Amino acid sequence: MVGVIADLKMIGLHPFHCAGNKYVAAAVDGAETFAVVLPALSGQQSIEQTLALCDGLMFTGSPSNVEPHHYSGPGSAPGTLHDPARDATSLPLIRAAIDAGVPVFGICRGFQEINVALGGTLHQKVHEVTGMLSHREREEDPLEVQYGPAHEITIVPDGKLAGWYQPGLVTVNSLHNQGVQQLAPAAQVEAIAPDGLVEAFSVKGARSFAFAVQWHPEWQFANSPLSVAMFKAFGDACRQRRAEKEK
Ligand SMILES: N[C@@H](CCC(=O)NCCCC(=O)O)C(=O)O
Repeated sequence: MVGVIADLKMIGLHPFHCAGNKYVAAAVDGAETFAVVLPALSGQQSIEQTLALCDGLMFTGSPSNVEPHHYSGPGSAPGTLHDPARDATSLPLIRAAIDAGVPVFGICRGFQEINVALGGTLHQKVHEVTGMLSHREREEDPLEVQYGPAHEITIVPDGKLAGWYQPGLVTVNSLHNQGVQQLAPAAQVEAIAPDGLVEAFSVKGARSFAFAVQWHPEWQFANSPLSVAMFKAFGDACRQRRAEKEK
């Protein structure tokens, strides 16, 4: 069973706990797990119970930004979308899950959350940093273009990702404004963009799968051998966790 973290977002006049279908579909069809959506209840639900019930956790992308006070960053630009309930739910859950050896997979915002949860910081607007590329999508483009190939990354040799897939160059999509500024001390670089931005990391010494990517492997994952390899590795780690609990 994989818990897919929800956003808390307003639909009309009411707040809803929402998770993107493509993340749930990738957990079910890509990782071959049983997915449940975890409400962003800001710790109201026990972390211990969550970790007892879930064999893995997926921290998904979201249009909202991690609030900068979580990493002592400068205030967000006016109008920036935040999701304090998701921050309050995800950040302590990430730390507890990694400590407990529960597999954790972070995607885009989830990648940024894990970096912050482990003591790293973020650029809020990578495209405004001298020497950095724009990693944003064009919102006026059709989805196929927004989630289409955007830039190369270099998968570092001898890392987890190189073992699941292969080292070297691969092209990924890119739909983010924020990015890693200071990488968390426990994070190990797994892939970088041409401008040096960290695009994937694993957690050093983690007891299980603890891996995050800045791009979107869930998008039409079956068409990408790299995505298939990552979701297989995540699903295998979740099954191993379940088997260990059932001993
Ligand atoms: N808001 C953060 C993270 C961006 C992100 O996760 N984008 C994807 C949103 C839609 C989806 O879930 O595919 C940033 O701008 O860096």
